[in-house]
Amino acid sequence: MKIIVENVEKRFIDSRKQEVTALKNINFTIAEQEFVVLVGPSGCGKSTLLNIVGGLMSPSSGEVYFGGVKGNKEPLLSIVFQEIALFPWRTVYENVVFGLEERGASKEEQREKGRRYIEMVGLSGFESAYPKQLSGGMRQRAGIARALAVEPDLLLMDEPFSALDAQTRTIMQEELLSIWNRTKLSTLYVTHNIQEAVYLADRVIVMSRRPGEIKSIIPIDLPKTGRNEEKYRVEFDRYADQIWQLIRHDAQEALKEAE
Ligand SMILES: Nc1ncnc2c1ncn2[C@@H]1O[C@H](COP(=O)(O)OP(=O)(O)OP(=O)(O)O)[C@@H](O)[C@H]1O
Repeated sequence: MKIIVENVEKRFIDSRKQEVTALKNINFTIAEQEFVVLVGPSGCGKSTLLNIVGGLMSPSSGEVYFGGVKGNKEPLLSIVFQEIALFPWRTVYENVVFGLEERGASKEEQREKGRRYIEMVGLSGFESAYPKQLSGGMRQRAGIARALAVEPDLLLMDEPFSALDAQTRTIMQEELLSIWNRTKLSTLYVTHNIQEAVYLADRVIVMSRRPGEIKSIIPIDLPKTGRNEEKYRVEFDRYADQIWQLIRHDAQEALKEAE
């Protein structure tokens, strides 16, 4: 589904009762079957923007249009967070079909889609396991299967792999791409990690901080599979460097503030 974000602005009142503009002049689209990554330094408003697109928060002004028109049908959205909240008392299968159950899908549809998406994320054989019996990577897989199982119009992912160790994270990125190649869902993905952005995105939206504005939108003109192969190394690094140059100053400022 096509998504249009138009003139979105978000203001908060901080603890000192001061108004803070977290987002300003945010305009972009996500095309049908497009993977868009939001990248920027800490505090630039990435999560706020994802929450607004996901309907968890309303903008102070501006609009988000689904299907390209205002008031189009209620979109079906799935969100995957850094810490996936699986229900501890439900098995992997029961977690994955949760959204389908909520939507009143028949048992047969639940079985069919549950099996399909559990297989897609590589968890076949773990259907009856409980979350506490799984590794962090496996829990994320189960959460992704749950998000996919309802076959949403838009998939929103907020740093889904940042709590994982580096190796698991690399594997999950590869698997996410292979899943995406099969589902081709419009996706909005938030990360701090520039390499991850270049690896996954059709387009990278680079944000600046205070107020969070769009600095640049960079189409990644590399094939969607095998981007990490040696033959693309130079171009890959060129994109990563271009993005780093755009956020470098803001990232240093964010670091100073955190100290
Ligand atoms: N509920 C809130 N009340 C007040 N200020 C808020 C609130 N939520 C976010 N902010 C402020 O808005 C700005 C953007 O926050 P947000 O969490 O969206 O940034 P981010 O880019 O996702 O950060 P990070 O990468 O560190 O997660 C920050 O300055 C933050 O302090």
